[in-house]
Amino acid sequence: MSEATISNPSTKMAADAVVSVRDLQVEFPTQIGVVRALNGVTFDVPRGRVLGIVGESGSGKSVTARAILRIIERPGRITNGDILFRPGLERKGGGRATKRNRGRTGGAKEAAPEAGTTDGSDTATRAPAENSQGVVDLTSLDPTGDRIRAIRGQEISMIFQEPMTSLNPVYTVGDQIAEAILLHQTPDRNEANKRSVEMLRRVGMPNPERIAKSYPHQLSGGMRQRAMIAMALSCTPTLLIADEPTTALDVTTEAQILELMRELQDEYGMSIMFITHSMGVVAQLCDEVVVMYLGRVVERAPVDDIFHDPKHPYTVSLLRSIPRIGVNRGTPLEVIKGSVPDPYSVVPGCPFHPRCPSAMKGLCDTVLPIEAPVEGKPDHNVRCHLYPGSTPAEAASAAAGK
Ligand SMILES: Nc1ncnc2c1ncn2[C@@H]1O[C@H](COP(=O)(O)OP(=O)(O)OP(=O)(O)O)[C@@H](O)[C@H]1O
Repeated sequence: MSEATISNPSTKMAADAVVSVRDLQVEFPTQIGVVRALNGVTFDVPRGRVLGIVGESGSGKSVTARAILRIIERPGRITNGDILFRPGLERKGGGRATKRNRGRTGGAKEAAPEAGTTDGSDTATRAPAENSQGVVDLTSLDPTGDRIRAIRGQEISMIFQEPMTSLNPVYTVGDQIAEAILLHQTPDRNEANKRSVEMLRRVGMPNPERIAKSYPHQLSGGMRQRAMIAMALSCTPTLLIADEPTTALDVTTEAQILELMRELQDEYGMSIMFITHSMGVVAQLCDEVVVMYLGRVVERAPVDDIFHDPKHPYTVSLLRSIPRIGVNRGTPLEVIKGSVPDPYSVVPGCPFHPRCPSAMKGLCDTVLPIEAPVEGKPDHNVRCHLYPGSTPAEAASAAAGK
């Protein structure tokens, strides 16, 4: 990353975005080789909308989320790229650091001050993180420093598939939410307790006063998930990152939680980045979609385009693998041929070509496609040789305006 990039990051940030990820690369050096978890990921999280990140296991969804919060586990590190964040309105202080919430701020796992849990990106050599328009390059922050710790929980919260990752088993649910509120919103303990009960009511808890006095193990899975959402939202974050928060729940509870998130998103006007394997969840919740495969974005588009005019053969395969109303009950669901290659191997050409029904010999197996806008749809991008603009020569001529 150059200094020029940092000194004027807004030039690279989409106007309506809360976060712009640009050419992000993350590696995990291991004893048997380097895992290139992210290979140049670029997308925007639109302000006040829900972005779905979808892809099979190992595509890099969670690493992307953890990179934004700067909580990539060592020895993983960001090796290139920018994560530009434009915070919401200025917040009034008054909060304080408390013992219970250290490391558990607002549902986001705090980048631990302990050694070995945060990424080893070389932040010392990077230029200042914030420009005059208030855009912060999160990759430039010290992952254990005050600035990113203030952003986590207060500006960006994260909820996980397993609520116990965020909830502390030895404190009551009400105490934990109140602590998050004390940390960032008000120094008044009574007010924080009141707001904590109100938050539990807001996420649809029956008898919130009683739930506030319960310990996490006394709640069902769905209730714990609601409690975690209450904790994550207690500081009204600009961005909520949800990493498969409904995967472990039954379908009825999942539908209730998704509806709740949609309602709260509308009410608070926050942005949500929702990570999922499921196109069904994407259809229910998301406005825009990023499809990832093997550490790369292969398609991004508004949700209607993804469902009604998908371009990438991988997106098409993901859509064929979900149950559809109106399709014969006896018809088996399609599975995507083959499996994701092991993370240590580097596939030549398009990483999806060994599994792609439309792969073209001599092109897809040799040339890495470039992401390009779909003709006539400036907000729909695809990385595939079936479409114009995917080769370096075509990209160069498009850039030259030919
Ligand atoms: N701590 C780690 N050490 C080594 N490799 C890692 C580590 N964490 C993630 N990876 C690798 O990074 C790649 C992306 O992983 P990631 O967890 O982001 O995938 P994902 O799309 O979120 O998958 P899932 O849906 O299963 O959570 C994978 O190849 C994974 O093996």
